[in-house]
Amino acid sequence: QVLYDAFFGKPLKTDRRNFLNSINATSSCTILVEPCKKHEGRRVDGTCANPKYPSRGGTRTPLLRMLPASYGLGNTLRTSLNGSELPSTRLLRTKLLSDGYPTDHNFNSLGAHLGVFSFIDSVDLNVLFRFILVSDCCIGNTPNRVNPLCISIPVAADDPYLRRTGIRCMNLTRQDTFQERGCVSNTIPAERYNLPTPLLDLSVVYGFTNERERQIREYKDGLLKSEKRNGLDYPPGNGTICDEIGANLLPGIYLSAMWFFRKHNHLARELAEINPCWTDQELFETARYINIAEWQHMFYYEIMAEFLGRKNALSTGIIHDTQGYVNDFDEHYEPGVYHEYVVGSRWFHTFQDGRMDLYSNKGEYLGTRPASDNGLRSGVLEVNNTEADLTQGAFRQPSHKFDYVIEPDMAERVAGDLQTALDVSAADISRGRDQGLPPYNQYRKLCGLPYAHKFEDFHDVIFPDKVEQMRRIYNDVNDVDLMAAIYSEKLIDGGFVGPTLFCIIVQNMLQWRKSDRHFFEHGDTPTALTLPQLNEIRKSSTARLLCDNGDRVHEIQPRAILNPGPGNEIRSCKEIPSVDLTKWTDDRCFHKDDKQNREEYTQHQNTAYQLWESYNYDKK
Ligand code: HEM
Repeated sequence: QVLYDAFFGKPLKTDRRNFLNSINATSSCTILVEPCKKHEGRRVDGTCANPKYPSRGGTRTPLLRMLPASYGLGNTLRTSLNGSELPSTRLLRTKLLSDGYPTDHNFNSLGAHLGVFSFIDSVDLNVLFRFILVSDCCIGNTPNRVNPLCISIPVAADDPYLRRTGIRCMNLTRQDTFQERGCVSNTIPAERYNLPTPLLDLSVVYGFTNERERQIREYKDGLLKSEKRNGLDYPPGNGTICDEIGANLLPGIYLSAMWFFRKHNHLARELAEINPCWTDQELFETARYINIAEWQHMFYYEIMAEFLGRKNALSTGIIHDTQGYVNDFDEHYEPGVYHEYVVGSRWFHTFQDGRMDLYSNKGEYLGTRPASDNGLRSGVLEVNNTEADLTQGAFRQPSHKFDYVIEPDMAERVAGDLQTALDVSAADISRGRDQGLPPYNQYRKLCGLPYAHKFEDFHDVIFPDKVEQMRRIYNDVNDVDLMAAIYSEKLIDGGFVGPTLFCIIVQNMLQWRKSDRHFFEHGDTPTALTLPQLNEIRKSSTARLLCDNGDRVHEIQPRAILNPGPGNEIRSCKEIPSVDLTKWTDDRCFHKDDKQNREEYTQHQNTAYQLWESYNYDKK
């Protein structure tokens, strides 16, 4: 094992080790990496996703940047060009977006649930625990400017929604950084300290450390530890999937995490029937491999293809129209997630409804629950059929519309009763500053839009009324925040994001598929899927995910994240294509003398791990 410097991504040198030891920061600032092996599958701890950068892809990988960071002195927030503080993000939010309840005619809440789940797969939201549970960033209703961790948001006295409440300040703290952990000094641009593996690998379900893997595995038949309750698999105990990184955080996350958790065990059980000679390790690794491959397929080919527009997604190479492999692994791409992606994608808050509707499986509306009061409460799933009713609601309730209107709960009380007021979109703009994103104008250049010299130059992609608000609020065209612009840009043809966010999402999704040797469409690694297997994975869908793993889902529409209706009618799950796992049949389990064969395998149980490492499917 080699000890890597988590920040720099290189093996730790002696002087650096001595330094970290001296400040007691070795465990926070380093990561242990087993040497990368050619024939191994994806590691739970994420390391060796790209052997050129062994530690990247693991926990504590700093986020990537599309453009160099922009901070003030000592990593304070950047200021306007004239040196003054940038405008209140709450002011910007209320001038650029309004509160309201429009519903979307295309998408339903399932799209929002799986969307938010995808983000928690690569970044943690631990910053919330900092300021929502304990924070003194609004002292007596005034922003605390003394504590450098505070970046609370001032609320204007004439705020259109909060003016009668007397609230003049919203709590917000800075992200945890490598600087704060003592790993590097403040002379280096601040970098966020992130815990989950930064690739799309279901770390919400499997964890991101070997210790966590040991805790959650049954070590029998490839299963994750579970208890059967009401005929369904639940994680043992209090029902929390992976409390280490906040699977419990939001309803959309804990519902989705539950589906993928169950899916693992379904896969393991089915594979064990198909291949009775397989060891626990082979069953676990293969079930996990298929689970992640299906998730990557759903995310790229269904969720993002719908959000960005299929034609647009095809033209940029994030998805491909092929029945063959897509061998685009490129060792020069470093595994990681971009700051710009996790800030910019907060645009999707606009399509999050504040209410989660409950429906019966006959499609009758039963009631609703405020989404923001259901954070950290996955326990509700098992009370009074809540999980079944929320699952029906997920694919029957239209989402909030993709537009410039934010649902009032998201806009004023996104933390429920834990804060007097919190506006998620204002926090989104603040986060861009906190994470050191340079102004919008620089991203225009990066994304092929003309550099703007005056506010009117934004008219090419932003509505004039919003540009006018920006002109009144900002001092300079080069002060405008990326996130304020993302919340204002017109949508691209065929997609539901503006051009700059489109460019950012594409770059991030290319980075993920090219930097990850285990990406499901790659055929040139020893553990790759065979072509027949790959083409089975391509049949996976969010509809099938719910049919197999949702609580009492017997009917669903085939394009499950879109509202049911003509051409997408709700139908029996029997009509939804599924992945045929017999493509994973291992001939070694079915020799003439099956009994003798099984005994041979039992003898090998103790060396199961080595067996897996050398295991290689025949490419058919
Ligand atoms: C009930 C639903 C939701 C609630 C209550 C919620 C709330 C929040 C909050 C409070 C934050 C952190 C704000 C901060 O920076 O301090 C956040 C971050 C974020 N949210 Fe949501 N959100 C919801 C749904 C969604 C959806 C549907 C998506 C996308 C499809 C999404 C994407 C994100 C992203 C990308 C971040 C940044 C993650 C990070 O940097 O760690 N959220 N959300």
